Amino acid sequence: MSLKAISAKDAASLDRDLMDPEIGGWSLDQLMELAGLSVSQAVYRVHPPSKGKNVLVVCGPGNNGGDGLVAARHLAQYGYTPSVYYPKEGKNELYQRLKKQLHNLSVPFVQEADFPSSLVTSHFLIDAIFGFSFGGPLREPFPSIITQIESSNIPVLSVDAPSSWDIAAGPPKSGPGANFMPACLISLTAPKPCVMYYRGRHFVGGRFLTSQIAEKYGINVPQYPGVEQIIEIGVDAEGRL
Ligand SMILES: NC(=O)C1=CN([C@@H]2O[C@H](COP(=O)(O)OP(=O)(O)OC[C@H]3O[C@@H](n4cnc5c(N)ncnc54)[C@H](O)[C@@H]3O)[C@@H](O)[C@H]2O)[C@@H](O)CC1
Ligand SMILES: [K+]
Repeated sequence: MSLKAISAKDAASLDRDLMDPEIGGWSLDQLMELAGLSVSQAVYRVHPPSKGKNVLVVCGPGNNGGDGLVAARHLAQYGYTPSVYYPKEGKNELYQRLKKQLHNLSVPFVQEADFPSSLVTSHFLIDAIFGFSFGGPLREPFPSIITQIESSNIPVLSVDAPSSWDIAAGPPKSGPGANFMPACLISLTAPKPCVMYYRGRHFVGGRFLTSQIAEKYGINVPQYPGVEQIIEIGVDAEGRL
């Protein structure tokens, strides 16, 4: 399947179009719900509960982290025992509501001191730290968090982009993230240019594009099978999708 990657700038513009009442008419809650649902389906595909139910969801301060909070809720409903590490909470009240929903399901929030041990006791990790708005060198407290994830043996699914990777230029040349190659990646709406450096299982999710918006951004919408919110795609040896 041939899928075009979209730049961080176009991804942000597409997001604005979707939420423009005159264009897409969506709310952020709706998009995040579908994004997080697709993340949870990708986890179920690659790591069903029979492989271990302890899923650690590491969430960043923006909407990528919000996708992680939504995914954690769905995983709890599927019978997993998710826990969430949310070291720098976002300010949007939507995140507080998503947190409340998780508290109501008794999903635990991991404290900083317990993060190293939860990396050992968890069977799978969702990297919902940064997505297409990541830029520049990692700021505290994330260098240590990325280093710990990178050096652990836990299988990782990254949401939209491997956190610490430049959205265009891929993994950093040195320091935290230089050796970060998650086992799985789910691109939301469309792959970002950094996927050309990615080697692993690659899914696309976020099943909400109309043909008008897809055409405006030159995106070919994948043929999602049946009721599924995800589709697995391949990357060839030259990094083409
Ligand atoms: N259209 C779509 O496909 C949708 C995308 N969503 C998600 O939204 C994401 C984009 O969300 P946002 O624009 O909120 O941004 P991100 O969640 O990618 O990150 C922004 C946050 O990261 C911080 N940050 C950026 N660079 C940093 C650095 N070097 N060190 C430390 N902190 C840094 C910023 O201060 C900000 O708080 C996407 O990647 C995707 O996961 C969904 O939630 C909604 C629909
Ligand atoms: K991520």
